[in-house]
Amino acid sequence: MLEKDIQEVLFSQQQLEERVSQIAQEITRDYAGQEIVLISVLRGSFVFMADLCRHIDLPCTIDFMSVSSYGKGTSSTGQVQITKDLSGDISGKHILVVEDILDSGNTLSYLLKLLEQRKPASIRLCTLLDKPDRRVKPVEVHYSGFTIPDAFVVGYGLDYAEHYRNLPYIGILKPEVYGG
Ligand SMILES: O=P(O)(O)OC[C@H]1O[C@H](OP(=O)(O)OP(=O)(O)O)[C@H](O)[C@@H]1O
Ligand code: HPA
Ligand SMILES: [Mg+2]
Repeated sequence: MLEKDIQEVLFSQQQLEERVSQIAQEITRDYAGQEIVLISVLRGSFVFMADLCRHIDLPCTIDFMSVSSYGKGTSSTGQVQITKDLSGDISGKHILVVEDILDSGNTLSYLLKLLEQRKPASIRLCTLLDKPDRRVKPVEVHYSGFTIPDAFVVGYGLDYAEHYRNLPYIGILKPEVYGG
């Protein structure tokens, strides 16, 4: 039913599972002997976070922050709004920010600066998707699942106008769906 709006599947459920598990192993190796705080940037990252954290074999806590800048469109408004802040204090802690996609960079450049002001012991970024062609703000990435072309993608947490987040794979949305 949702499939009719998808132009092309970019990453199947199986490809996502494999890559997510590989990233989690890298994180487990890199932070061995340390405790980390995983920060899920809602809403897009909730599926990735749920899968990733179950493959990370480290003591960790999980917190959530809700940020929005796309609204009902397919390009960044540039206006990043925090709609929910973290519940816990991150000072002195090792922070790993978990995102579904790094696109223009507006969200993450804003968010990472904000979190750095709270004096964590370290801060790194893990993004499932990286779309470098659309970048307007530079952002340093430590863990990245896949680099993707300049197309609007949905599924596995990613939405268009709040829909399609429940697709189990990631696909390119047909431009006619958003009048592109
Ligand atoms: O690099 P950028 O161009 O800033 O785009 C990336 C951000 O955009 C999406 O969030 P959105 O604002 O759509 O909120 P959502 O997570 O609730 O979908 C996505 O989840 C990232 O947080
Ligand atoms: O390609 C995308 N799809 C869904 N949400 C997004 N937020 C930034 N880029 C995208
Ligand atoms: Mg969105």
